[in-house]
Amino acid sequence: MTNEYYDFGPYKIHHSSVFYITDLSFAFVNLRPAMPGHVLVCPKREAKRVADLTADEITELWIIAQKVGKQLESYHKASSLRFGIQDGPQAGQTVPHVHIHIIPWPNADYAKNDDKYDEINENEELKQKLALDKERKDRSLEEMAKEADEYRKFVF
Ligand SMILES: Nc1ncnc2c1ncn2[C@@H]1O[C@H](COP(=O)(O)OP(=O)(O)OP(=O)(O)OC[C@H]2O[C@@H](n3cnc4c(N)ncnc43)[C@H](O)[C@@H]2O)[C@@H](O)[C@H]1O
Repeated sequence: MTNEYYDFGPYKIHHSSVFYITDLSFAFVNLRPAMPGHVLVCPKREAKRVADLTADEITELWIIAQKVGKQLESYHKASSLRFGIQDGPQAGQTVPHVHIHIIPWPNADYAKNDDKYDEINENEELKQKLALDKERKDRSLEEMAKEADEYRKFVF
């Protein structure tokens, strides 16, 4: 980690994408968000698996996830949150550096539904809203910086 970049596995996260920093962790916007507001929280130390984290690191990570999640849910006018960790490649982890996904989930009608992906796929209007059919492309540094600037105004 330098002042300009934060390490996220093999990637360098530019400081303009980072919107919240503590002693042991940082929160940053996603290169390819699955939905609006999909962000990541990560320990500063490059630990690959949850089991590699110290008690202090895991405590701080979840405290930040709680805080960021609450504020992003409100900002994105969402009604639920999804917190996720893919812990190891067989569980879908593509970046070998522990991170919590935080995804604001927008529709209360779907909160209790276990088959929500299927329902969303059948609901054209909601699908458009969540942009599920849109290809997830890498965003520009400028677009990510703009999103992080917004979050810095209220995440503290
Ligand atoms: N240079 C960079 N700067 C910023 N972000 C960067 C990056 N390089 C990679 N990422 C970002 O790092 C994450 C790696 O996640 P990962 O190692 O856990 O593996 P991925 O399979 O890449 O993760 P995702 O598909 O982004 O997300 C997985 C989680 O989101 C949920 N999810 C995925 N698609 C969803 C959808 N359409 N709706 C709701 N939830 C969804 C899943 O349930 C799961 O919990 C990705 O979000 C990637 O965009």
